Amino acid sequence: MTSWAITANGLRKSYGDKTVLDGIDLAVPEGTVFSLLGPNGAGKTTAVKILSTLVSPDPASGEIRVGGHDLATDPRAARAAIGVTGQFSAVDGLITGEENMLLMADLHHLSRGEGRRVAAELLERFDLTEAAKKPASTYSGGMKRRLDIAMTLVGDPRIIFLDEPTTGLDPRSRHNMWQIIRGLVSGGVTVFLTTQYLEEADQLADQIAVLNDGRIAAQGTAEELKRRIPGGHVRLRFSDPAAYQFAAVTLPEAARDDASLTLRVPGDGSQRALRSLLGRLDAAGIEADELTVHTPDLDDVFFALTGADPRHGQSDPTSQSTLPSQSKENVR
Ligand SMILES: Nc1ncnc2c1ncn2[C@@H]1O[C@H](COP(=O)(O)OP(=O)(O)OP(=O)(O)O)[C@@H](O)[C@H]1O
Repeated sequence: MTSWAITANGLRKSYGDKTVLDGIDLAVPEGTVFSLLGPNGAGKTTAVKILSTLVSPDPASGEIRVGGHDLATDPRAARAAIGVTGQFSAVDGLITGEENMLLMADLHHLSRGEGRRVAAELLERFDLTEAAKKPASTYSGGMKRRLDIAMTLVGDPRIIFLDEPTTGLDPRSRHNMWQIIRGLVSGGVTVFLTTQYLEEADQLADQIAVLNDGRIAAQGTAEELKRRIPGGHVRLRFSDPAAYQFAAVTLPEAARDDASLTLRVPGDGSQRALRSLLGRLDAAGIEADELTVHTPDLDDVFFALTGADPRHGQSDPTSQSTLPSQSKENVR
């Protein structure tokens, strides 16, 4: 039986006459990464704030449970099970990294000795030991995020909300953060991750929900979402014009490119579709010089579902990752 870290039924939130969340359902199994993906202003942070008890949902919402606790009746117990790091970090720049950690230890009522031990351990784990005695204001963006997560872990939460944890980070820091998140999950923690970055959700999430206009436009694994939208195909390239012609006749559904002797056979990129195509080629004795499987990437999915083309209108000029990610081309 699945144990759920988070469940929400009909989650609603309006500000004045603006509906931000229009009845969304969420179910996040323990020990997994769930990614809420959406364009700017879609309501991701609002969802995190509600689930982490910082903001009340509208009364018309259904039951919301976090860490097994009903938010309406036992928000305190839910709060004890979670850690939250937001887009606006809790790090105090005027004091050192170590002092920030010790402050968190105090907030969690750890003894002095225990607080020091936990702080040292986490600073080490997040590669901040060397910088521990320096004011946090001198840290790079990546270091501040790492400190922020380390501070969240002082209370040993089983569920962590990471609200756009890599926004504004350079690619190296972003990859470091991904490693940290994977490490948390392998330790059994559940991660609820919001991101605008398709590649991030693709890399980390077991389940992705695409939020658009206050509703979940689609949900599934990255692969399931990619398979749902058109654009998948197999490309067959030939060097022999006669073989190309024969293949074109054998596969009438294929789009032809006579100049490059290439056929594009539409398909969903699934193993079954590929097996069927290979069977047809084998039966006809056709041997392509090159066979390439193209599955749509999350950029395609996002565009199809939200109408917002992530290739345009980047919200974060320091980031590259909403630019088109490489199509998944598997050359065999
Ligand atoms: N306290 C508030 N009062 C009024 N409107 C709000 C409030 N908080 C959020 N909103 C509005 O709700 C909408 C969703 O905001 P939210 O911050 O949840 O979006 P988001 O998906 O996290 O966006 P981003 O990626 O830009 O952080 C926005 O239109 C925002 O202006």
